Amino acid sequence: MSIEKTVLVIGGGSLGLYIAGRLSLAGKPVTVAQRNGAAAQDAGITAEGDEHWQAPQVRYTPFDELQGPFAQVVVAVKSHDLDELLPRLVELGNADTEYLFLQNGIPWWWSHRDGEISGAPLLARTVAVIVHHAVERIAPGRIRVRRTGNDRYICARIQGQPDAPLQALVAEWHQAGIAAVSSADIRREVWTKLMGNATLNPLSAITGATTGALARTPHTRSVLLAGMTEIFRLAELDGCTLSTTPEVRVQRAEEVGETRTSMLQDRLAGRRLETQALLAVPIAIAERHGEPVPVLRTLLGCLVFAQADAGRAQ
Ligand SMILES: NC(=O)C1=CN([C@@H]2O[C@H](COP(=O)(O)OP(=O)(O)OC[C@H]3O[C@@H](n4cnc5c(N)ncnc54)[C@H](OP(=O)(O)O)[C@@H]3O)[C@@H](O)[C@H]2O)C=CC1
Ligand SMILES: CC(C)(CO)C(=O)C(=O)O
Repeated sequence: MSIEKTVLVIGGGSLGLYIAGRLSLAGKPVTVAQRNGAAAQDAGITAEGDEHWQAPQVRYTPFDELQGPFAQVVVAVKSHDLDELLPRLVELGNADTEYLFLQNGIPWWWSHRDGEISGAPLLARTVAVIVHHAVERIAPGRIRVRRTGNDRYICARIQGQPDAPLQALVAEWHQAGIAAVSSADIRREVWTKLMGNATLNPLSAITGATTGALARTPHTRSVLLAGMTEIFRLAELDGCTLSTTPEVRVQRAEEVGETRTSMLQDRLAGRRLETQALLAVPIAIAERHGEPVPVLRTLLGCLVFAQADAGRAQ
């Protein structure tokens, strides 16, 4: 097996397993990096729910035993796990390696458009993937996949237009059954996705309700709409008038139905909640603009207590 062609997926959680499994089934050699010290895992990934497949060829390797360079490095960890990971990514690739980041929320590179933090090789080949898809890891190597008809993995360069290597990557993922598309406007995609994640994720983690139930129930629907309107306004202040309005976004959440957001999954499992990228950073951006965001603040305030609860469950 040529190591240069191997796809490395860092993070064997919900999305990492989905991408690893799909690319492996399409014939790509795939390695999933495990946290150092995690229990050794058998090969393979099984999907259930709206998709049924088994990808027996996927291999798991502890992070410290990885030997690059890899052709693609798919970073599928929560945003709060990036700090320790970012400085170690360059050593896993070469000048042609594509680094793909799947995180929800305001991304780590948002205010580093000049590429000063992690070195030119990484930033030149950085792909932001905005994921509109619901996947849940239900056991090690096992995921439940939901299909909505509007699932998309929107791939964009963090600097510049989609280039030939990005288009090739999108085509490769698409052929593997991943609903990849390219975009030339990453900031717009981030804000559009954040409308849902800054509202649905916290409200679901606080209440335990699915996205469909939150959107259907009049009181929670109005909280969602108010929070989405705050994000819509922040996008405008950043120069993006979004074509998806809060009304359309909340309607989509209702249609998607009984999905447990990644933050609700984390709360139920007693894991750390992704509050920084989804709420605290947008609130800081609002403060810089002098823009009041009372709904986002309330959600963050409630999550602090939910997080303390999750800590007790660990
Ligand atoms: N799940 C979904 O449907 C969607 C998720 N997203 C976003 O995608 C991102 C990933 O989410 P998701 O897949 O749900 O997350 P998960 O928590 O399911 O998976 C993340 C995995 O990364 C592992 N991990 C963390 N740090 C390291 C490391 N240094 N080395 C190796 N493995 C590591 C974690 O291990 P451990 O368990 O030990 O912590 C965990 O298994 C998030 O930003 C989320 O908001 C976006 C759209 C949909
Ligand atoms: C709500 C959902 C599934 C939308 O894609 C999501 O992004 C998440 O669970 O974090």
